[in-house]
Amino acid sequence: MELLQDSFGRIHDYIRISVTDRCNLRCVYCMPAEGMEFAPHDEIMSYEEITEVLKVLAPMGMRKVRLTGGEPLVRKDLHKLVGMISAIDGIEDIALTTNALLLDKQAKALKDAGLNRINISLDSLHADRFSMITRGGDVNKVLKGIEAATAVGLAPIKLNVVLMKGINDDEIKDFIAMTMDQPLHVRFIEYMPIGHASDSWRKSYLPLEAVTDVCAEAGWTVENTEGPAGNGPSRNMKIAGSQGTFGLIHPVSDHFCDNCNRLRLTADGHIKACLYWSDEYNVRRYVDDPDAMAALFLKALGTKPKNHEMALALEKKMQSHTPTVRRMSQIGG
Ligand SMILES: Nc1nc2c(ncn2[C@@H]2O[C@H](COP(=O)(O)OP(=O)(O)OP(=O)(O)O)[C@@H](O)[C@H]2O)c(=O)[nH]1
Ligand SMILES: C[S@@+](CC[C@H](N)C(=O)[O-])C[C@H]1O[C@@H](n2cnc3c(N)ncnc32)[C@H](O)[C@@H]1O
Ligand code: SF4
Ligand code: SF4
Repeated sequence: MELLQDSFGRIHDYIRISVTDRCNLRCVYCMPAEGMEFAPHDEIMSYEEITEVLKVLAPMGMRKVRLTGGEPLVRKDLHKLVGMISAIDGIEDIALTTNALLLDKQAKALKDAGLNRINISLDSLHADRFSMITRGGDVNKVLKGIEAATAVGLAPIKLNVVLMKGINDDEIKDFIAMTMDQPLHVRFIEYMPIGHASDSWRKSYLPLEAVTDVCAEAGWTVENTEGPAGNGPSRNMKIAGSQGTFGLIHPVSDHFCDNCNRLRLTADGHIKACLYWSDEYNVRRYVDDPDAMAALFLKALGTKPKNHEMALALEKKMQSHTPTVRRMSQIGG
């Protein structure tokens, strides 16, 4: 069976699957306040279809699956999908990216079904600010979700913090302080110009040097470290003697594309070979034809760009509201 390799020789063993485009939040950097036109249910991949796709990909070298969204935990019985994926030969790692609002009640079922890792988005520790950024979210529910996931053995948890100038940059120190006595891995993420009018993005964009500046001001000794398992795009550091680590994810200002090993599948069944590329291929047509599906994945990989230098061109498309450019909630990050 042919390996999932692109035209630059990069082997792809990791797929990010969006299980829904719906979400129970409306984060300012991700969705418009009024929500979006969500795909009708019959356009969304069923758990059986997702499983069929992975059965085709596993013999081609797919090893890691990350479930994302929209908010994956709003999809009914997500633990059942986790169980179905964990039964596929060759899949070694199943992870979830979530806002954790509904995690408290689902953590145990997910862990029991075979979930290995969890990444949680949390942009502020202050209740009023969290509510403002997410347009109505309750930070206490997220904190409960983190506790529940830790209690069932899903630690170490990665926390994703999108840094926004003048909005949450004064909390960098508090987030890093959390890593000192908890096995948490905080990753500060650069705000990405995706699915956005570029003006609002530019106003809030903050280069991640802000994080190293805060450490220097605090007089902390920072060490480079390997970081936790599944250490994807982040550069990792820790304060000497601390339990956790923190990392920087620079999708905009850095290129971690040289070692890219990721494919994406949208909730409505489109392969996206790159987060920052608008080409898409519909796999649903081939759910009953494994050879055609395998060929489609190889075709998508054949057109994968070397990196996202096209980001600027894409931004121009966004200014003219080209409908093929999806929002983060539709791609899954
Ligand atoms: N440009 C770019 N950004 C990515 C890529 N993968 C993840 N990101 C961004 O990195 C941030 C964190 O993503 P997560 O969903 O937590 O996953 P991750 O850190 O890549 O996953 P693991 O390495 O498996 O833990 C999100 O804002 C993603 O959009 C990628 O391939 N390219
Ligand atoms: C689209 S969300 C989907 C999963 C889940 N709803 C959550 O928020 O974790 C996946 C990741 O994308 C990140 N994200 C969304 N829009 C972003 C943007 N414009 N810039 C940087 N990261 C973004 C979120 O912070 C989150 O960590
Ligand atoms: S970042 Fe996640 S939680 Fe926030 S609106 Fe987007 S999909 Fe929903
Ligand atoms: S921008 Fe595209 S090529 Fe670069 S790491 Fe992300 S998905 Fe891979």
